[in-house]
Amino acid sequence: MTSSPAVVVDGLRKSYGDLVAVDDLSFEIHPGETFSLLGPNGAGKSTTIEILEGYRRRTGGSVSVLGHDPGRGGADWRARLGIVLQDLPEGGAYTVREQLTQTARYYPHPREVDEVIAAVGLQAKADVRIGKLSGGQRRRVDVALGVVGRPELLFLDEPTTGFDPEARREFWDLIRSLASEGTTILLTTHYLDEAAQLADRVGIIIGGRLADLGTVDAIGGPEARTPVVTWREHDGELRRRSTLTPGALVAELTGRLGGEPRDLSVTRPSLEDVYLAMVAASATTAQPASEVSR
Ligand SMILES: Nc1ncnc2c1ncn2[C@@H]1O[C@H](COP(=O)(O)OP(=O)(O)OP(=O)(O)O)[C@@H](O)[C@H]1O
Repeated sequence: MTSSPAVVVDGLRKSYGDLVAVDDLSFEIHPGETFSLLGPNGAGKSTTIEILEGYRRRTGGSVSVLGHDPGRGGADWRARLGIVLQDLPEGGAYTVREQLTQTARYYPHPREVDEVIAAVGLQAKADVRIGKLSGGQRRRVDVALGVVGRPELLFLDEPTTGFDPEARREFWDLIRSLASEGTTILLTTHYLDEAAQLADRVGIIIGGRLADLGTVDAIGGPEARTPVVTWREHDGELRRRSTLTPGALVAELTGRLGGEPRDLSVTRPSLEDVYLAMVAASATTAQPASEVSR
């Protein structure tokens, strides 16, 4: 990659008093990439994202966002960012269109307000006061406010919490279209399928530390992604076996069982399977975040 990274995090550390929330975290996000930070509650994702947005001070390490230290970024730098926080203040008194029109004025090259309203599926609510919307609809307004300024870098902290399944699919389409226009995106989510659908690369944080980093397909390493064949034996027992040659195993089963094996499935462990195994393994070996670096 020849262009400089959109985000560089190098040895980032953040303590809240005695608690080390982020510990020696390093990763880069390339321009145009969709990068997802995953991790259990309290892992340090929001702390990291808020440091990158310039809303929190770091305790140590270095950070560069679009070539600037977020602790010193000015208004021009901030106008290049789109931010969807976990909890946004309620803009209850304004309608969806009024709020978006006002926000768009802060940016030099905003998107068309009605185009954004359509992209988040709020056409029918454009003239309704935000305070009268449902939780999921308000979250769509948050996302609309994050993208109306046509950001180069978009921060999405758990953006689809409270969305119904259809709204989540529509949101994914929106994010894909932003990514295809070249927007760099940093996404945190507890929905592993969302990360698998949207992210080019994933970083997994556990206890404030980076546990793994890689493309969605590579996270966990080849062993963790070994296909699993499940079938029912003659005696009725359900069996499962991990194998790098599932086709050969299925052929052998078909011969030995005298036809189509009952309840046959061949699956490759998903990002969610690998992530859950990683979190479970760390729970049995790791210390709490506050003690990691002592
Ligand atoms: N302002 C604060 N003061 C003290 N401790 C804090 C503060 N903010 C976060 N923490 C602690 O830092 C740790 C990391 O929190 P953070 O919100 O970054 O986690 P997260 O990965 O975003 O979690 P979640 O998935 O629940 O949003 C937690 O133990 C949390 O209690």
